[in-house]
Amino acid sequence: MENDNAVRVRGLVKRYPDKVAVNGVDLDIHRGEVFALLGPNGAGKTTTTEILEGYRRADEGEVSVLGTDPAHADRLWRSRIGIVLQTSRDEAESTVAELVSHYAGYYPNPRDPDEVIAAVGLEEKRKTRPRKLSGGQRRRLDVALGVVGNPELLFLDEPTTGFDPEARRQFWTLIENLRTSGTTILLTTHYLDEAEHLADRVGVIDDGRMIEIGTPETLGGRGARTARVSWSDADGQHELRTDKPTAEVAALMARFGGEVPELEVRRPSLEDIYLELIGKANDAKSVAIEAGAL
Ligand SMILES: Nc1ncnc2c1ncn2[C@@H]1O[C@H](COP(=O)(O)OP(=O)(O)OP(=O)(O)O)[C@@H](O)[C@H]1O
Repeated sequence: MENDNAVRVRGLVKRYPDKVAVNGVDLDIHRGEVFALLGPNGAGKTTTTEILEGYRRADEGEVSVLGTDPAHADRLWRSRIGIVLQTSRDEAESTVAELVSHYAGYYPNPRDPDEVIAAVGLEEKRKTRPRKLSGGQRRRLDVALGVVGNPELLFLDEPTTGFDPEARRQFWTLIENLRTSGTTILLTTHYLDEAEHLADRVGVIDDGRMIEIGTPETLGGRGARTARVSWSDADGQHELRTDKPTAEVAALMARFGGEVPELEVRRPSLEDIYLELIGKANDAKSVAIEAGAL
């Protein structure tokens, strides 16, 4: 049955011969949200995503994507999802415009190919063959092919790997526009700033387990963390932790009579929190192994 969740997963388990890749994952992705799946290499992100896409079978658990179990999905269901893979497709002899139009033809309700090409910033490359595109331009083409079918749910696997900073910003705008148009997006990324910028919620997965799910602002109690105020003077660098950084800055300004040398106010970044969560999970694992529990 369809409900407010584009994705609903309970107790998902996937075993490979020598590895439990996904070990009891629960996950809800609401319609219209951008959800980022974070985790170290080998954590189980791709395996989870591929099960949601219908490319792998779960060993245990319940999986519902757009109201259907992907293991038994049909063509119509497939036309409602879009996938942007890590490895690009290679249709060497078609141009960008031909490829995007060709893909549009597979779907019952596609977007206008010209609008899609413009949206990914490839207008000048319409007549170019994919092998002559740069790495970043190739990724844009991958995104164009993933969205031309007008998907309700878009899977983006490490979409900006290899992008220069400007291309990454442009890509973020593209994703924001898709979100505004109502597309639900599942993003996997190793870039924490990307998750912070784009995601409504993030899930941190490690060793096949979902450690925590939250908004980028509150994950790991981030919102409640104290700020660090640092500055320098003739004695060197100083840093203090405080719940009232504004008052500290005002006091420093008064002390220095204006400009405070090398003043910086920092709250823990999403990356700080992420590394802490992964570190804690690894510590817990070591304790369990020592105790003979694993
Ligand atoms: N086809 C397979 N056969 C056997 N083991 C596999 C297979 N695919 C993945 N694995 C293992 O399952 C675990 C999870 O892999 P997965 O690709 O899901 O991780 P990931 O989080 O996507 O990693 P990355 O960030 O490196 O892409 C890893 O230990 C991996 O070696």
